[in-house]
Amino acid sequence: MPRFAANLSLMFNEHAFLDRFDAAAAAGFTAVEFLFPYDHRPDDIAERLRRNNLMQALFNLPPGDWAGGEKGFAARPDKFEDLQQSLHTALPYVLATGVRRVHLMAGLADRHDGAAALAFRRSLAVAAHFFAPHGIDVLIEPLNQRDVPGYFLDDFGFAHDLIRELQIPNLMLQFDVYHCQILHGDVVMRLREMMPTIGHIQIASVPSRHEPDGEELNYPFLFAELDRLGYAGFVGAEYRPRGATLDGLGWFAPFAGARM
Ligand SMILES: O=C(O)[C@@H](O)C(=O)CO
Ligand SMILES: [Mg+2]
Repeated sequence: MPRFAANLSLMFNEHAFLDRFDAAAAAGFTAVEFLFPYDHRPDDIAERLRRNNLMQALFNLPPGDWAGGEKGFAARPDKFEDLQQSLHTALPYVLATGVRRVHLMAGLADRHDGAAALAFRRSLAVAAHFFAPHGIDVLIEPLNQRDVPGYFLDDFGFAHDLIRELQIPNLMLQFDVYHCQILHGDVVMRLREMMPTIGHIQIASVPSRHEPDGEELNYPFLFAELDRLGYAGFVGAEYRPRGATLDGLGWFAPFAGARM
């Protein structure tokens, strides 16, 4: 049975951010993820996790000026100092929450530009090296160009091949099923092929990015496939609820409250 994590950046937006931890636990989730914790103190987040007996599955390293459109720095040769600083900014949150994996965003750049490609490789090595002593995996996630135009990392095959080529033990793939279906389709065959490099999975309906309960993808089949493949990581529910978050949790009912 997959281990689901509620994504608190998208779900439970009826509540203030810190109160979303309580709401997710009350709804039966045993783990959470979110994009960015940096507007809050690490101790305050750790306290919500502890109080609710929740595991922190994942969060993203600082992306730069998110409101201004920035999407990380890893493939930006001009932003290497920001990238280095972002690792230090994230570390107290990593330690306080006990998270075992962080998402390193690539940024807006052309994947076929030599300088960007070189910067990306260097950033992956630097970030992985920085977090290795803490037992933390660094994840890279391909994003589709409809949602994030101009994003450097927009190809699952490229990401998977790069991870295998670099052979950095704590560098893994963040496999967001929503992005994969939009970019390439053939999701199950890609899961089977890429499973050895996958460190985290995320889900949503396609094309709406609402609850994972219909539209293009057959999620009950996909969840069973993850079990068949022996996937033991988390599955982040990274979707925008159609209405009230609790009203859309029908897909989660068979799994609520299961502690593994
Ligand atoms: O899929 C997404 O959008 C997220 O997982 C993310 O980290 C970047 O926005
Ligand atoms: Mg995602």
